[in-house]
Amino acid sequence: LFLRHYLQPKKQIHTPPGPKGTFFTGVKDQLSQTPWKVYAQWAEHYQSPVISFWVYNRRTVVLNDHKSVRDLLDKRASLYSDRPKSWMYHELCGRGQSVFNISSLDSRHGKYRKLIQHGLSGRSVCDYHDLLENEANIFVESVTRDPKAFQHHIRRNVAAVIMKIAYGYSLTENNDPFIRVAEESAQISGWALTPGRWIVDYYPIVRFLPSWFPFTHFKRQGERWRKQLESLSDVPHNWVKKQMKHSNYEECFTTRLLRPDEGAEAEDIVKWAAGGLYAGASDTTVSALTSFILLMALFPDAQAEAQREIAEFCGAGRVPAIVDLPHLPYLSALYKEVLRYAPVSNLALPHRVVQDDVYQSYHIPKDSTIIANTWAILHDPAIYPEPFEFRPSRFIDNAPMLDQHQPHYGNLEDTNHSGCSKRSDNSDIETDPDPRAYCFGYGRRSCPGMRLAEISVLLIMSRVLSQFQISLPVGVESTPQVEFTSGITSHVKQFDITIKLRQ
Ligand code: HEM
Repeated sequence: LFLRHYLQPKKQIHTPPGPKGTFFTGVKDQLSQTPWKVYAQWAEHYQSPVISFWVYNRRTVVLNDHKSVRDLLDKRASLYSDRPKSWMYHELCGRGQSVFNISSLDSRHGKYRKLIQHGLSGRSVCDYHDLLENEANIFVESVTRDPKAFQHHIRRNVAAVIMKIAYGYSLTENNDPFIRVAEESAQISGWALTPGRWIVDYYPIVRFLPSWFPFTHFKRQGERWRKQLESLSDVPHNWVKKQMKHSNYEECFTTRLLRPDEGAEAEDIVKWAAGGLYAGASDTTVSALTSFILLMALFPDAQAEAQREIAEFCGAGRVPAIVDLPHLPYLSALYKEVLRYAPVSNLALPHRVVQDDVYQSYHIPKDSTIIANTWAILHDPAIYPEPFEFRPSRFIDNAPMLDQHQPHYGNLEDTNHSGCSKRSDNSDIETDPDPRAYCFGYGRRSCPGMRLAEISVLLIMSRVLSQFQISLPVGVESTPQVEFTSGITSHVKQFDITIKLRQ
């Protein structure tokens, strides 16, 4: 029996196909500035939407189609919702407890999500309507005054909204100290998380070397950043506590949750959760709004159609308000097309699988880093016909929401229409599905700020369309190409545009 067990040929199950790479670095050197395109090409080359390879000593599995992300990241969320460990950032810099990085196996993960989901629920978002509308007025005034600095005005708008929601803090006019603190943290985090930069991320054993040892610069740097990040994240939290002590505070996410009698652990959870709000909202919302403005210069027909709809619904001279948004279906379709055409996060954030798994006869080894290629899904011609055409109308009379991502809008209703067109090949998905089901991530890591993001972005879009005309500068001969920056959040690379008040 023993011999038969070991000698009989076994049915081999392999990891998903993919490039081999070199012994030491794996495929690291083959990843260009646009890895999402490289992954999509590999998927085609190996004729498998699920591919795998090594980056240094890390097994990476990339999911390039809608079915594999649904099957693994959503349906098997209990296995696929962890984050890969960055030894430099999580351990040496002490950020392993942050909302984005905490392990899904840590009981705090569920607690953070519960607090944030409650703080940003449909009902809670209704409480922010006045704030959003006031800030939208300030935004329009700023763009009118200085249209060239539109991106700066977007950043200020997003920061003002989230600082008020998280801490009840009102931004000062320029160079706000809290924003400096938040941006400094984001910058350090970016450096500490740069893939391939820190040897300790790939060979964690080196963390035990003494700090005086050659090539252990990462230890001293990690220690410096840990202290800096710790004191930076304490700044807004301590400010709220001080305001509460003097009974001089505005109700906000932090004040609603802080209970002095509940102890240090409960307070720490509130501090990290509030910190996650700024980190989650800032760059993402800025990216979506910047893409919208740049794309309007490239697609004047879409701009004109949305302006026509707003003028018809709101009448002459009235600017759109939040209550109008559910009545503007073309605007809603335009929002979805911006998110699809220029995804805020081309590769979402990496997940980690916590145990060995088998998918479609492939072995997915425990601890693999799992990357969802959101860009490839949103540009898959099988589900989005002519994916490189910017066509908001594809969402007008098509594609109901996918159930598990059905958002609750407070008093906003989904502006989608009926008339789903099933694909003829009996696939389990209709054409032009709602891109929000992909743009906001997956499983137990999907974005808890989706509703707030949606109302904030739609409101600013509606105001911009009703007040301004966006175009390419006169005399531009060739249409700029839409290119993205690489990084966790993808931004459309800037090109020259003109923003003028409408007559
Ligand atoms: C257009 C705007 C936004 C987009 C496209 C976006 C997208 C995403 C994506 C792709 C993820 C990663 C999901 C994954 O790992 O599978 C994420 C996570 C997250 N987002 Fe957003 N987001 C946006 C706005 C916001 C806002 C406004 C907030 C908060 C106010 C927020 C808070 C978060 C948080 C806290 C996480 C971490 C969730 C976790 O790791 O458990 N996001 N978001």
